[in-house]
Amino acid sequence: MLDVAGLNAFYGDSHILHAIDLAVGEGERVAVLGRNGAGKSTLLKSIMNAGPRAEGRISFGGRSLDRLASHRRTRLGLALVPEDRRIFTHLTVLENIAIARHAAAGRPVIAPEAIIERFDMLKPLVARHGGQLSGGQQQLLAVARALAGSPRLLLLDEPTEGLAPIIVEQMAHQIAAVCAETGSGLLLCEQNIWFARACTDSVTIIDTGRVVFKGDWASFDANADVAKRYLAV
Ligand SMILES: Nc1ncnc2c1ncn2[C@@H]1O[C@H](COP(=O)(O)OP(=O)(O)OP(=O)(O)O)[C@@H](O)[C@H]1O
Repeated sequence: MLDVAGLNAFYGDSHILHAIDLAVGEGERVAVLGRNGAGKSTLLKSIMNAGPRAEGRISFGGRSLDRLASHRRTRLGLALVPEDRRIFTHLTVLENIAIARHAAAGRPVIAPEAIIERFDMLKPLVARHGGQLSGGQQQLLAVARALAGSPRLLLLDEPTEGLAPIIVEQMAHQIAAVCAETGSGLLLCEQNIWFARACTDSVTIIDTGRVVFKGDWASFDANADVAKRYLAV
């Protein structure tokens, strides 16, 4: 479904990503791990054409994305939840989720009430404004809103950063369940290995903008030196 081949990405003169190859099949869930500054956010932004200058081939559903604008990538079924969440602070939780139908641009969406049902922690908060939520609640809302647009591929940028362990645990179960139910694929950039493992089937590690490991979680476990060398463990 998503095919990234020979991707190089730049901020000005800084060469951040080097010849990245990455594929995510229909409904597949893949984690990208890497230290601070490894290039995880740059990878997701390059896939969305949302910041860095990218060179290389990115195709989605067999179609080359070339210079396609970010909002048109969203219409094809790619949905990015960036690190800064971008919740509408003056809209309620329910209204924030209802906005997803605009991004979907005609593709079927999940009703806001049905999404709320799947995210227990949001249930008591439906009428609250986005700006009144805690960081963890905002993050859950951002993920729920993206899933309400029934993306073909959800791109999540470090959703667990700064969240309490109980929220991280619930988020993992709920993301995995909704993706399995809707068939949505997942490309998850993370530093929290527990969370990444709970949500995905395979893992790619990047270090200074280069892929240094690819495999399923069993092969990740069998290569303990990889985690030691490239991750902050
Ligand atoms: N807007 C920008 N302009 C210039 N350089 C940038 C910009 N954004 C990121 N970088 C640089 O690109 C490199 C990769 O950053 P990126 O944010 O992709 O890493 P990351 O793996 O997502 O890290 P983190 O976990 O800290 O978010 C870093 O060296 C960073 O300083």
